[in-house]
Amino acid sequence: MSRKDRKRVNPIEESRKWSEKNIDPPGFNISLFENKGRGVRTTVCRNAGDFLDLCVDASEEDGRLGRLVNHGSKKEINCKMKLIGEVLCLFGTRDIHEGEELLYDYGLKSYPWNSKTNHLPLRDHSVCPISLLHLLT
Ligand SMILES: C[S@@+](CC[C@H](N)C(=O)[O-])C[C@H]1O[C@@H](n2cnc3c(N)ncnc32)[C@H](O)[C@@H]1O
Repeated sequence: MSRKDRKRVNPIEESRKWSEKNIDPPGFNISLFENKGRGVRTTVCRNAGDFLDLCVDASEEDGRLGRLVNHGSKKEINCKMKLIGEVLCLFGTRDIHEGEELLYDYGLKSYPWNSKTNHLPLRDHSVCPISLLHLLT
């Protein structure tokens, strides 16, 4: 479905609806990315401001997709995490193409995977965005 054909829904209402259901909305899949591990792609195009996904607890594997959204920097960023009630939700910050990976800024200044001296395996790059809760707006 093209961007224009989609009925515009209120993103906050949409996020509340899906957090009440406690399941992920449709239209996403998990992909493997080199040096990043798993990540989440949208399978449909999205509008800036759209509610995208829920991330209830990033510290544990809970089967939810929001837990698998990777960090992006600068122009890569296409979504933002916000606290809606007691639930962390992802919203688009720009139009997102079908098949694009969802990426948001975890909010730190440096990351182990960017360090030239870091040779830890992926599983040891334990950056947990939920620890940044106080930074969320
Ligand atoms: C919340 S998890 C995201 C899902 C993770 N890729 C996985 O497969 O479970 C955060 C972890 O993903 C990896 N990660 C996230 N963004 C990354 C990036 N831009 N480059 C490399 N690794 C990244 C790091 O290992 C980080 O500790």
